[in-house]
Amino acid sequence: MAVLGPNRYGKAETRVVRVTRHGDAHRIKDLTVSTSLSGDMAEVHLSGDNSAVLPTDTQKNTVFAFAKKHGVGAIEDFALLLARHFADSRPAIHHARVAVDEHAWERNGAFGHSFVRSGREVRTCVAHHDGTRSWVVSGLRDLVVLNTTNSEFWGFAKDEYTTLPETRDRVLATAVDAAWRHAEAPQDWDKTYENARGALLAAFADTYSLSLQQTLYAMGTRVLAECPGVCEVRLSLPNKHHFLVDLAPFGLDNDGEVFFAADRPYGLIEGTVLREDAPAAGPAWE
Ligand SMILES: O=c1[nH]c(=O)c2[nH]c(=O)[nH]c2[nH]1
Repeated sequence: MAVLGPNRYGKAETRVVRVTRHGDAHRIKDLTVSTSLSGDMAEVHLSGDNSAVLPTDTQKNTVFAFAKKHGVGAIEDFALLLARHFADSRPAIHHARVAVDEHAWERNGAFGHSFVRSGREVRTCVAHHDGTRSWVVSGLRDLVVLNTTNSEFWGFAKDEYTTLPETRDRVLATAVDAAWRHAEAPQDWDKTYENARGALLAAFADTYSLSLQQTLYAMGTRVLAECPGVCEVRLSLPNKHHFLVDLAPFGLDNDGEVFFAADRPYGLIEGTVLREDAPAAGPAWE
């Protein structure tokens, strides 16, 4: 005998670009928006009665219409606006999850209308609304950083399969994937984002690292110190290995100058840093 378990549905990865025109100086917001609704959806699965289903096509249209009607400021505000709209739209819909990624563009020279896609990280957020309460997680991914020194890795456990040499000086590189949960909504989402990003970068640069795990903890701790409304930080850090190339066959020494940047396999270091008194996460990470 089968029973229906948890379920949700929505439109994934609607690509929307909102242009704002102030005379010749234009602004663009380039987003990928994913909506996901849940609630009283048993009948659609069990008997094919679609009366409770707000089509995913309608969800996509709402994203475009809201971009026009309300404009797009901080992605967290846009995500909350949509989540509240969907959760309040129909009695059968009890919960909305809206995820927004922002792709950064910079001005191309002095032209007000020309842009170049920025090499910056992708800014992310996920907002949930259940008709009464909201939860927001902000974050970023693909923030690629590298230290040419101040990183060691030694003293690790060894068994018959261990070949890794201990090192007192290595390149440390990673592509930061970070998300931080807000205990309360800040006044200014953009400012909090820049503070968190700055904290991650500063801690990566100024931590003398004995492992990427230690660096991860320092980065999470720094975000909590710099962003008072943030109660939990989750980090996923691929260890982008840089192997010293053996140049001896060519009669050359290699004093930390030439590296092979391997792309896979990579170590993957993941962890959470949270305030001791962090409130319960509820559905924030779902
Ligand atoms: O910072 C590191 N942590 C590890 O757990 C690990 N494992 C490994 O092979 N290299 C590294 N580096």
